[in-house]
Amino acid sequence: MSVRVKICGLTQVDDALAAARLGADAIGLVFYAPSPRAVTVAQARAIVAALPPMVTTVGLFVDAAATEVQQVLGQVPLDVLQFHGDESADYCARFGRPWWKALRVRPGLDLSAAAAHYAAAQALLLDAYVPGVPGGTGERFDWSLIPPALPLPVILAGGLTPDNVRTAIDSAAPWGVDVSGGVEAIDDQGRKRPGIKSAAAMAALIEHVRNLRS
Ligand SMILES: O=C(O)c1ccccc1NCC(=O)[C@H](O)[C@H](O)COP(=O)(O)O
Repeated sequence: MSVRVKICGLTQVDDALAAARLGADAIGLVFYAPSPRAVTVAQARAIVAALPPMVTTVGLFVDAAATEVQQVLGQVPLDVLQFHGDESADYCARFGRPWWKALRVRPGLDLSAAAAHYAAAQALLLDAYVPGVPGGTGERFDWSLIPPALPLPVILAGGLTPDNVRTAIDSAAPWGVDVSGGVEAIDDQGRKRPGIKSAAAMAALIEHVRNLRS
């Protein structure tokens, strides 16, 4: 099994280069102004321009106006769009890019029905449900809520860390994992620094996943 790794919520060129060198398959850039990990178009352009080949660039949006997404796409060469709000399947498909639909998982959500609804997605990104917070919560969800045979590849997100990623993969058998807060740097007071990554944490997480690869 070869589980892919996406490091999300990058804001710094150096962190993106470190993620790529450490073996990340994809990086995520948050185009959602209220997020503490939001990037400007200028930051995003600098990050994408600095990346080596074969690292997928993913742009995240939350119920953005289509014109906003198009403006970003006109300036930043993103490979994939990731939609974290209540976007319809038609909306997600209108940009001519592969897209992933993020779903915030909680009891009662019919993931099989959601997969059918978003059948044109390249993947479903399954994240934790926290009321009022569209993503980047650092919270896990109950992985046993994922049905065993969804028709779309699953990217597992939500509260993943170097310490729990192997258990998560064993439990959910995802196509890939998406990690943000679990690899963030910590300041002198022991607080996370949103948008700033720890190279050591990224290395540990990727190493744990790579050790599962054969
Ligand atoms: O990261 C954010 O601040 C964010 C804000 C709004 C929508 C999505 C956001 N992040 C999306 C991601 O793909 C995160 O990697 C995912 O939610 C997991 O985050 P974490 O639990 O911190 O690993």
